[in-house]
Amino acid sequence: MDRNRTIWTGCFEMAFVDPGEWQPTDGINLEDAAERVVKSQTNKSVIAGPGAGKTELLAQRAVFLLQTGLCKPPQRILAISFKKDAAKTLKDRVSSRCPAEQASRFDSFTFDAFAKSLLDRFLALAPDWCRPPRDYGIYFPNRDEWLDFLNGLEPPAELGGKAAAQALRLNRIENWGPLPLEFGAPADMKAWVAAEWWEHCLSMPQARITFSMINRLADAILTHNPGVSMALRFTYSHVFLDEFQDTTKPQYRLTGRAFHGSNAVMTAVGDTKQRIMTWAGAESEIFDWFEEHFDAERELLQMNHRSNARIVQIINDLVTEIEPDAVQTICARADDDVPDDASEFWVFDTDDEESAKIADFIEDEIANGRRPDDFALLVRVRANDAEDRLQPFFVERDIRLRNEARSIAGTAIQELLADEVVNLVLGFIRLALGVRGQEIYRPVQEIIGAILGTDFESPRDVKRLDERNRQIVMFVKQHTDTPPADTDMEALVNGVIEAIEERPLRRVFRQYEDDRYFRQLLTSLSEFMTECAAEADDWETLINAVEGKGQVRLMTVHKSKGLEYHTVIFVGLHQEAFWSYQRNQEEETNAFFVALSRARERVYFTQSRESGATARIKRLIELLESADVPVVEFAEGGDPS
Ligand SMILES: Nc1ncnc2c1ncn2[C@@H]1O[C@H](COP(=O)(O)OP(=O)(O)OP(=O)(O)O)[C@@H](O)[C@H]1O
Repeated sequence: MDRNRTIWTGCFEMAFVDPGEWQPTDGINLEDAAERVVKSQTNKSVIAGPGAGKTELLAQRAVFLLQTGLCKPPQRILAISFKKDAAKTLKDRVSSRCPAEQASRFDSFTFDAFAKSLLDRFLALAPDWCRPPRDYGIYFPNRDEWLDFLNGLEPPAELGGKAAAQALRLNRIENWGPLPLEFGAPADMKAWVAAEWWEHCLSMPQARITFSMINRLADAILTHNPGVSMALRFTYSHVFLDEFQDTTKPQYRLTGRAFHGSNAVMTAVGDTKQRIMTWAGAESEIFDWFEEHFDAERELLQMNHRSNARIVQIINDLVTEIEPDAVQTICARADDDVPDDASEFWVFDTDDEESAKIADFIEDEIANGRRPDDFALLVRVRANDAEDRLQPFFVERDIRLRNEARSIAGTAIQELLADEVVNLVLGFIRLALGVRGQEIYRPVQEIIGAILGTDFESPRDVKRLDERNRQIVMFVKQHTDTPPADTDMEALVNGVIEAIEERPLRRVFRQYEDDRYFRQLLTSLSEFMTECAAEADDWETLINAVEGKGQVRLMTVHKSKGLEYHTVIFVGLHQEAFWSYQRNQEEETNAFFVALSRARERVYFTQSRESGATARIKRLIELLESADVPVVEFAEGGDPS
């Protein structure tokens, strides 16, 4: 049978694959439930354990819909994730498998970026009383700022006075009901404080609002302007919701407002045991709500494609301990070799011994052929403190340790490298260095094509696109002729943006409508490049350093979500790191679960008694014992005893 068929899209003819003939790409085998989801034309919720291929499933589904024309041009697919790098991973996987015309109809946003793009586009339609000015900034208030705000209030006695106001937490205020078109008299203390909070944020010298406020403004715009919802519904025929377990009630409300009752086919995927955002309001009933409201059918995936048999066994043992009736995960790699030391719990007396052992271990592994990027050091909290403690030991051994949370001019390294414009600039530098390959050229083409409005079926348009790319590469080459350390990185970065043309770039990528955010990104990129240039003799070394190639990663468990590494070392398994364990056992156990399930081949846990004991997290230690993870005691000097 002919695998291709033709669809008239109004302006040109396109070849599509017959849905019955479509096969997954890149040697991916889909289990039955996964295949049903990939090809589904009805709403589905997918619950599956770590490494089940949830993200991969969404990427395959996007490719299926685009290649078969079931997402019919000019309609688009909207994918919503929680982290910037998760959104980028999804986008990259689709881009690498589809022609630019198809991939450019796949919009991958974080939830925050989706809400912000709605607000920025339709700001004028937000209710008057809570509408920020166009140049509003993003606010991340800390506890002290919130308490200072509460202290400055004079709440009405009839609503409970100062004591009642001061008992309120910020996230209760932020999650308080939908925003009305007009603000009437506050019915209770929560509403009164909420109104004061809006006033406070909007009347700062430069108005600043939180992402929760942005979410609620976007919700209000959709609620009060049915035309905006209609536009969204015309635009998107399919909607993907990744890491759905971490969705909050307001985020769910926004999703519902945008797509409930529409023809968009919804797919929500997640893992209830990886729910680690309850503190931020993640709803424990979210899958049940979704299935009820969107009439979605639940599918369960059983395989784990990531980890070897030993790690899957630990995952299963843990899950059984937590939930005796839980369905066991099946290891898709059951026939692969498993290292003898696939999992251990290393215990030290001091922090220095712990740090030295970790650095020694990685040094030996690198000497035996492993790459630094195979390793991730995960910590529960405070990656910056862990960096201070570990870095000297890595420097001594000439190994680069990259703290993904380190801020460069206000942007965390991990965020910076997940950004589209940053990757575009780096892509052009690679092209200028003569690096070839679809993985570099394709995203560049897709973005510049979107900026120029390229019709990929038109030879004239494609020629114009190639010419523009050539000009930008020529511009970059003028800089890459000098050694990185002698280059003005700010001039290079700004020059590339100018050559791309800033205005259309920012029109295509709505997240850059916020001028301050855009400028900050460019500053962060040029500062980071300048920093890396100090130790790079040539441009390739520089770009590798910026992208983190040849570096050991250090990050918090939260930032490791969705990622995977050959060897994971969870540093600091003690009660001080899990300080809220006794109050939030479920969430903290889930965080522990997320950490260990990032490992493909080996996972180690370390504890230094100097940093903390384990009495208050005994249950976590017992979970490791029940999974037969050996405890290795290191006496002074680093030798196991
Ligand atoms: N069907 C499949 N066949 C082979 N490999 C797969 C398949 N699905 C996923 N993989 C691989 O398994 C790994 C885990 O996939 P993915 O990240 O999509 O899982 P996930 O369910 O989203 O994981 P988590 O929730 O733990 O972050 C990746 O390396 C991916 O390439």
